[in-house]
Amino acid sequence: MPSTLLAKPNINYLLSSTAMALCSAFCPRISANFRPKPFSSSPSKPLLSLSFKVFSSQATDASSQDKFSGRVGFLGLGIMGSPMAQNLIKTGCDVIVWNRTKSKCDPLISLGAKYRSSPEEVAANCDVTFAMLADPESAIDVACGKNGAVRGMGPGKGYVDISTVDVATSKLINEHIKARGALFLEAPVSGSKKPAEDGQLIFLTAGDRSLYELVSPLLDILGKSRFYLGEVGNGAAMKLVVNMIMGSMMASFSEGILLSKKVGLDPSVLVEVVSQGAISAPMYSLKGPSMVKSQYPTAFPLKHQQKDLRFALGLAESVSQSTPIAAAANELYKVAKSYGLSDEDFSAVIEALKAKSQDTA
Ligand SMILES: NC(=O)C1=CN([C@@H]2O[C@H](COP(=O)(O)OP(=O)(O)OC[C@H]3O[C@@H](n4cnc5c(N)ncnc54)[C@H](OP(=O)(O)O)[C@@H]3O)[C@@H](O)[C@H]2O)C=CC1
Ligand SMILES: O=CC(=O)O
Repeated sequence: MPSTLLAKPNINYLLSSTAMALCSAFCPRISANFRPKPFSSSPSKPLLSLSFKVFSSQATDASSQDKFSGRVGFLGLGIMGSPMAQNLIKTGCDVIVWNRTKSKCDPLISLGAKYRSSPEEVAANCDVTFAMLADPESAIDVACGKNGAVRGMGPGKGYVDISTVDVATSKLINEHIKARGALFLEAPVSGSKKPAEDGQLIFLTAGDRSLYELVSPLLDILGKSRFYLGEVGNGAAMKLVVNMIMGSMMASFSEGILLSKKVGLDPSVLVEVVSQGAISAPMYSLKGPSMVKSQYPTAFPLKHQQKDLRFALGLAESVSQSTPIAAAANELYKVAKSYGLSDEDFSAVIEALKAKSQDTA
């Protein structure tokens, strides 16, 4: 099945009365509170054609939309989950939250969210439940473990796992959800803490198409675009490939910063030069200045980047694809982890190279 890209500007500029009505079914207060977000580009013909896709995918699914009363569960309130849940609440959605560390629920409760004491209870009381968890172990435990979300699932409900996990984990959770007669969508996101706060994530979804269409109004609150990629596993695989590239890019950038310094150049100037050329990337402009100062405020924890590289390498091995650059980058993140940098931002991988240079000096 061909992938489908649906871009956000359409929603914001061209939200039709039909789409508004469908959004309202999920988030009763959207109609009253909805304020289109500003976009730098003005609507043009290509956007108009994309926007038609958004509206038609929502409009064709009006019947299944009716099955949902609009209560949204959110499991996992870490760096990503908290701002995402917050955006749903602020847009007027009726949200029930749960997090292993209960204190992280408190700011959301004060914004209007309800709380339940287990994933099972959240799922039992919600029509759609999102999960944003650290890794495969936590994603499986929260979904399939004791008092897990699966136990609260049933026909007419949907489970949307937005954690970054490997393909096998996503398929396993899908099987457990399906066994309860519910729908499953994997929807890992590309974009970090700031895009999560700004509702500018990119969703890489796969699984039940009807659930995808049903939750699209919610994805459009949380993100700027969404891809539907077909069978469960394709979303996870896409996310791992993207993060494999990202992890290698960051490792290479780190080498460049350190080399420039060692040969007597100003690494801040390197960051500026890179930002103006063909290899410019928002990631380099965002992280470069703090990396030069050896500061790594955590947006994407290094341990998660290493996890993603590990699973990307497994994916590559499963199809005998050679990935020597990613393998080398993965080793560097492992070294960084061994230096206690797991919870720093992934840009702290540069410290592994510094330590290496010192060791061999
Ligand atoms: N940060 C980023 O830039 C991005 C992250 N991602 C992915 O999103 C996911 C979440 O990332 P992020 O929010 O940064 O991670 P955090 O480490 O900030 O949050 C992880 C969440 O998982 C929960 N958790 C961890 N272990 C368990 C467990 N055994 N049982 C129950 N809950 C558990 C944590 O609960 P507790 O609070 O109790 O520790 C917390 O809610 C990861 O898969 C990551 O790879 C994707 C895109 C960007
Ligand atoms: O997974 C991390 C991201 O920035 O995307």
